[in-house]
Amino acid sequence: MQPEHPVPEASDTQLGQAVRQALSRVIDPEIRKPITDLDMIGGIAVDETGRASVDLKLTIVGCPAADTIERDVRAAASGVPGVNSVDVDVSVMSSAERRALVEKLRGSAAHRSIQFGPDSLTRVYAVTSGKGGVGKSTLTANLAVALAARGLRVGIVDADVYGFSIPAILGLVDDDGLAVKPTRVGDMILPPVGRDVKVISIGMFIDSAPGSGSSGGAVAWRGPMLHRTIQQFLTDVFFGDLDVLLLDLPPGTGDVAISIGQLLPNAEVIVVTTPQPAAADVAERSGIVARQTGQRIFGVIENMAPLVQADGSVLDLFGSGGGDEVARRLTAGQDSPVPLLASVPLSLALRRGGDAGEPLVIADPADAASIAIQSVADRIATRGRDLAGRPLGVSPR
Ligand SMILES: Nc1ncnc2c1ncn2[C@@H]1O[C@H](COP(=O)(O)OP(=O)(O)OP(=O)(O)O)[C@@H](O)[C@H]1O
Repeated sequence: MQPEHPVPEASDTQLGQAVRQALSRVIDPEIRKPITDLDMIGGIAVDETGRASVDLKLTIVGCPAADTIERDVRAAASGVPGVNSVDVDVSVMSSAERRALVEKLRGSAAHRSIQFGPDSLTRVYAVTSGKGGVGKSTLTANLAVALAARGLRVGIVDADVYGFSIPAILGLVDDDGLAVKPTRVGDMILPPVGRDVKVISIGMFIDSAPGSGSSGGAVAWRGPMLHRTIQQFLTDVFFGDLDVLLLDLPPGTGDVAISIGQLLPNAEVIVVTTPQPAAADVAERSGIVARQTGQRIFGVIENMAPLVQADGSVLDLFGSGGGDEVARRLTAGQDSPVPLLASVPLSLALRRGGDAGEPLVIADPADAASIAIQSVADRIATRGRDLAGRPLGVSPR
């Protein structure tokens, strides 16, 4: 169908170019790049009365960001001096245009490789624990949000088949508690964005919420299937350029550590433990297995540490000292010490924030648990983004 106001090329008019320039500041909320770079703007024309006509091509039918993009296009075009009104002609890319876009962003399917491999400047942290329920997902999500609040581009791969709780903690769930579904553009998957963090989760591909009483098939997951899923996440999900990628891994040792060692050899490991000695034992084992698969241990976070209450008394639910102990044991025989990055106290607010989809580090940055998590974020944020200190992968002659 012909648009009501046929739209010539932008180069036809100076004002049209000014509109295009303004539209280059409109960011696709899912792909997070200027829509002009994504070839989403076709022709632009401005007639003698100052009426601008913009041809907007959405990536897919039913694009969830359509309203936002159209609104932003109108606002940007209206702000150009000389433009009095804006018509937006919305259409959808042809499959050939969509394929060209996907190839532009991720390369052709035949040549697509793992993102964040050895040549990448993205810092990758695999968050592990020996056992479940120690707060690994809660810490991962809050750490990611704290890093994003520091201006870093952050993504999370939630590969915790047994407790894919990252989407809920970041508010990426519907009324039934189901994780939002990612948008697909051709064979490229766009990670939903929660609290400025790009998230892909196994929970987004399973039709039952964690804790709903239905396993959603999660318990049947075995090593090879998990390996393929992580591989697919790292290949087909379009994260764009990230400063930091956090991986929330299933608790335990073995299969997943081997997968991460193969897929992301430059990943560094953060071991989460609770303070009691029994937890410290299993946490130490998960660190040792990660090291055996060639990964470096960045540090240990102790969670659910003693809480100093308002009246000065100490709530010491899980004892104390486990974090220090794990760090000490993982340091043994190493050239450089494995630090205890933080001791995060028990916090009702941290738990409530997780349940409500409002991460504590933004809901209450002054809470003692927030402060501890933010100290880890500061440490990561100041490391920068380069290859210094990384194994170069050069084989000896
Ligand atoms: N410091 C803390 N104080 C109080 N509650 C916490 C704290 N950290 C985590 N929790 C709560 O403990 C529960 C388990 O946390 P979480 O799901 O993050 O653990 P996990 O190690 O990722 O478990 P799994 O691997 O089984 O998913 C959640 O209800 C969470 O809100």
